[in-house]
Amino acid sequence: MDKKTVQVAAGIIRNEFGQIYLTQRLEGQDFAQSLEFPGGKVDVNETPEQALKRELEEEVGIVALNPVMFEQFVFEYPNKIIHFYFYLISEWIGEPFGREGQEGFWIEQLDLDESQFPPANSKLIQRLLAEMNC
Ligand SMILES: Nc1nc2c([nH]c(=O)n2[C@@H]2O[C@H](COP(=O)(O)OP(=O)(O)OP(=O)(O)O)[C@@H](O)[C@H]2O)c(=O)[nH]1
Ligand SMILES: [Mg+2]
Repeated sequence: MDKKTVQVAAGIIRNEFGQIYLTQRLEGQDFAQSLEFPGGKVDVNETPEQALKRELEEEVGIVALNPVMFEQFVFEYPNKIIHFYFYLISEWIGEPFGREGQEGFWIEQLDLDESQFPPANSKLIQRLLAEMNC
């Protein structure tokens, strides 16, 4: 059977102190308990940026003001292929919180740890860490 391809848009929400807002995936979701950048699947008739804004309102209660494309790539999981669109968000309205009951917290960019994220995130985390080390 052919693997399904889905598009996923997610936000790297970074504050003026260089900290990044992460959430923890809920029980019952794939990669439960992994950390993630808030976001989700792009619906039909939606652009990735529209999906990003919708998902950030739904999941963490913020209105993203100036999403900037940070990285897009395709990652193949055993059961599906995901086209990811990761945006950097440095301006928003509201204070992010786990609006769906999930844990959410700020972390120093340098303290990101790829082993706590789904496998697709590894290269992205390495890039964010490398930014801090130059
Ligand atoms: N949001 C998000 N999803 C990620 C990341 N890394 C990663 O592999 N994923 C995968 O991308 C997919 C995103 O789906 P999601 O579960 O957030 O989608 P969603 O918000 O639309 O949820 P729903 O399907 O329950 O409605 C999942 O398979 C998830 O495991 C990440 O950093 N952020
Ligand atoms: Mg989601």
